[in-house]
Amino acid sequence: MLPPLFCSSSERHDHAQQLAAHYGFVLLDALPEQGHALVLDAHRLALCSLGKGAPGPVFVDFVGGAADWRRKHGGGRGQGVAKACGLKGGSTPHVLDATAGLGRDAFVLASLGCQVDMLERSPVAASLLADGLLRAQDSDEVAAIASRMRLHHGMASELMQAWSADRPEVIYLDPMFPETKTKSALSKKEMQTFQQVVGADADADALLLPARALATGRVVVKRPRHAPLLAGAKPSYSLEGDSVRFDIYLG
Ligand SMILES: C[S@@+](CC[C@H](N)C(=O)[O-])C[C@H]1O[C@@H](n2cnc3c(N)ncnc32)[C@H](O)[C@@H]1O
Repeated sequence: MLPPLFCSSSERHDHAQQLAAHYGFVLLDALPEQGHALVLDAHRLALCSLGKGAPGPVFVDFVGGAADWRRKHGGGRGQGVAKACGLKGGSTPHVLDATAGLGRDAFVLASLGCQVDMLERSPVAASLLADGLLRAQDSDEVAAIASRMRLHHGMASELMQAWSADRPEVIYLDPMFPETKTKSALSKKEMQTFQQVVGADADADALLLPARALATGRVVVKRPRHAPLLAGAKPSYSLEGDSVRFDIYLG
C-alpha cells in the first residue's frame, strides 16, 4: 500500500498537490502518529517512519552525505559496480539501470561519466529519486552529473520492450533480494523502512530476458554474494565483493 503524503511547508503545497496527482499519493492535512508517510518540507521529500523510536527518514541526497564521500574517495573506476559495467578500460558506456531504487549505483556510474537511464516502478522510490535529482540540479558541484541521469517511472520489462531511443550498451539490474533477513542486509534501519514500503522484487527473474534482448553489450546483475543466479541463468563471469556479487552476461 502506498504511504500518504504530508506537506509541512505552506510554501510547497502546490508541489505536494502535483506529487499526489502524479504518483497517486493521498495528501493528508495532518501527520499520522504511526506507520509510514512521505513528508515534503521546505527542502526535500522524505519517506518517514512514524512513532516512538522510529528510524530516521529516507531521502535521496546526491550532493552531500554518502554520495559525496563516495564520489570523492570511493575508488572511482575501481569500484565493483564500475568494473562490472566495463568502465575499467576507460570507456563510459550508456547504461540503463532497470531497478533504480534510490539511485546510488546510478549516481556512481553517472559521476564516472556514463549517461544513465533509470527505470523505477515504485511511486515512492521514483518520487524520492525525482526530488533528489531536482536538488542535485541546483548544486554547482553535481549538476553536470545529474544532467546525465534520466528517470523513467514505470515497469522495467514494459519500458525495455517498448524502448525506442538509442539502445544502451549496459543494462544494470539490482532487484531487492527476497530473503533480506541477513544481518548485513538489514544493518541500516533506514533501509528497512525502504524495504518495508517498496517490498521485495519476487518477480525479478522476468527482467533478464528483455534486458539481454535490449543491451548491445552486457547485462550486469547485482546479487547478495551467496544468492542464487537470477532466473537460474549462468553468467559469462562473476565479480565477487565482500557481501555482493556481480553476474555479467555478455552478448
Ligand atoms: C534494491 S533496489 C535498487 C537499489 C539501487 N541499485 C541503488 O543503488 O539505490 C531495487 C529497486 O528496483 C525496483 N524494481 C524492481 N523491479 C522492478 C521492475 N520490474 N521495474 C521497475 N523497477 C523495479 C524496486 O522498486 C526497487 O526500488
